[in-house]
Amino acid sequence: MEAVLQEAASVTLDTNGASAYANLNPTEEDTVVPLVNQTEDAGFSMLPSTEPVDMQFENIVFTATTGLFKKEKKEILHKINGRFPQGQLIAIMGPSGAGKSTLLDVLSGYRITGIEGTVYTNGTPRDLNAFRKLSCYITQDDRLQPLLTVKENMKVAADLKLGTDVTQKEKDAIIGEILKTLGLDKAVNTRAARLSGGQKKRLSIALELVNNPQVMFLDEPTTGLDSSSCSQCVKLLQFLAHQGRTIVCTIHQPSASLFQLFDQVYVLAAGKCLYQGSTDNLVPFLEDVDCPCPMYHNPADYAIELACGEYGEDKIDRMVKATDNGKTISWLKNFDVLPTQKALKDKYRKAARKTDQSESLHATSASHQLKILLKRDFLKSRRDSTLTYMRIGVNAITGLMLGTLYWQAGVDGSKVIDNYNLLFSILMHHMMSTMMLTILTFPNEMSILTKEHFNRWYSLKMYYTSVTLVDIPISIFCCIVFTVIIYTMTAQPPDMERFGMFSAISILVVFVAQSFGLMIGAVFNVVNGTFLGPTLSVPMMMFAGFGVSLKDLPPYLYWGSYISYLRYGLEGIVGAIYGMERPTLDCPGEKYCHYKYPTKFLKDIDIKGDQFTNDIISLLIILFFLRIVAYVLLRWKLVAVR
Ligand SMILES: Nc1ncnc2c1ncn2[C@@H]1O[C@H](COP(=O)(O)OP(=O)(O)OP(=O)(O)O)[C@@H](O)[C@H]1O
Repeated sequence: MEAVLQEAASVTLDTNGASAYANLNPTEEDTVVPLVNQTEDAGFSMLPSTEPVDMQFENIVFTATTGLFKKEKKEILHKINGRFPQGQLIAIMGPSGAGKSTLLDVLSGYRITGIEGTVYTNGTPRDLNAFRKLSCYITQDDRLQPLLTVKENMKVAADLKLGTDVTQKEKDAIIGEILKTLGLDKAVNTRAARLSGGQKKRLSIALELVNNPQVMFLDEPTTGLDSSSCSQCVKLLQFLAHQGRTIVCTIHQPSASLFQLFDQVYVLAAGKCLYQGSTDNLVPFLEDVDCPCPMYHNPADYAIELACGEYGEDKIDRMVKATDNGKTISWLKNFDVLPTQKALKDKYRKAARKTDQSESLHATSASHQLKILLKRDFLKSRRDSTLTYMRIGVNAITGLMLGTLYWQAGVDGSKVIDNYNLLFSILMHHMMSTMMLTILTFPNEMSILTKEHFNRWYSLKMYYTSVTLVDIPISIFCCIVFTVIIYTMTAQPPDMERFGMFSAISILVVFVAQSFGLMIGAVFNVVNGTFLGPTLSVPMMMFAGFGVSLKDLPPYLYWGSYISYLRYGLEGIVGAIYGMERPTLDCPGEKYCHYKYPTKFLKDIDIKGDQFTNDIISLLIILFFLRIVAYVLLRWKLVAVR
């Protein structure tokens, strides 16, 4: 085992982190010990990080801007400083609202606005893009694909985060190695949704470990875990840190034993640094500032109590002064003194040059990302069979209900108005069922997208293309099922051309409504989206020419009819049924047949029956426009949350 580790230490890490694992070929003697059985000298064959990153930050101020119209500024971090040495597990501790998550967001590069001050990596100002290639961020909530198994989740991560030059065999070796090390090898075939809290957390870490990041940020990794899972999780982080990584996590109130597992601790109170140093030095520091920790008291608890102001605000001021708001590094332990500035600069330049060589933030090409994302999305929709069957079922049942209600109305001259109502109802069905489905499901995807996109799994363009493409087959299938049922039951003209036109308009309305839902779902949460979607659809209905015919619209409102996709849908679908010189209609059992001539009906509702091509073009333009707007909004949202 020792030999393997020695060999490992000599392996140079490539930009994808692949080679660090590439030589892995564990023999029986090298058998890795699962996390649960870890001991000091238990041999982990996972290889150490080889390009350690020392972090330092100076005079960090973070100002949040709140309020939509009247902008208010609130300073959350007040000129704090600190030093996070490589190869150490660092806890950011403090009471609720102290600014722990904010500091983590700033240091990880997740927050990019409202920040002043400088973050250094290995002594030189951080280049955010280069830094993002070396680091990862693991959120407090485990944003995993619930329908995919542990192995499938890992395979997607490996396919996206390791370069295409890494072979499948090497990827499998890396995955196997990480899962074994993290004690997940017994759960490889378990879906992420069915994992325990601790396993989910370990899977979140495993996914990001695939490309061997040098710096890891974890927001409250122990939240929601029982004490044994907590200590397993922190021991794992300690092990990973001692391989040379810089691991920073926020933590609420650790028990004494958990606290001891951290190498360094950074205590915050109301955006100021109270202490920065090793866990062992906390008690001597408290004595030094004349706030001695009572005997048998957990120093972590006592530090939090002090930070909460339970023993007086003067003590907080004293501690901030003693640490010079994080500038003092004399309480840190076991960290290397930074090499000289020149050496650092050379090293940094070299690293930057290496990073510059690969222009993209992502490890794989756009087409490869799309291939993997499509594979994942198809697998997800296959697994989510309830939703797929529900979609087909809803279309079939609604088709049967409307078909029964408007039985044979399409061929009957005395039921032309009924049939017109039916055509509008069909458009309503397509609009509401697709739009609401997207509004309800997309916000859930947003949280996973935010995490994976920030951790550079793929570009937003490829994600969006995959989301767009993957739904096409099922949407068309559902629409065709509905159309066949309704068309035959209501006896619309038995003419393939008319059926084709009817179906084409229906499918386009489905896709436009889906884009409309995507636009709303990208920006708003489920509650706001559910309110906004139908509300914004009302003007679309108003301007469709149903109820109030277009010729009766006041001139100053006529513009509305140009932007209402339902107007083009209605015009196209009515044209398909009553246009193209449809022969006269019979009114069985009636003496007087008002709409014997379809042209008379078209004239009465002010719809020309020959606008099909225009309607298709207009719907296509609206479709592309909404898709682009939805993409722009999604991009904006990803930046705005930061
Ligand atoms: N974008 C923002 N706009 C307004 N206030 C903000 C924003 N971000 C953070 N805050 C405020 O800054 C303070 C610190 O927030 P932060 O989430 O960093 O605290 P925390 O120490 O992580 O708390 P907890 O342990 O409860 O998660 C809080 O009072 C929070 O309300």
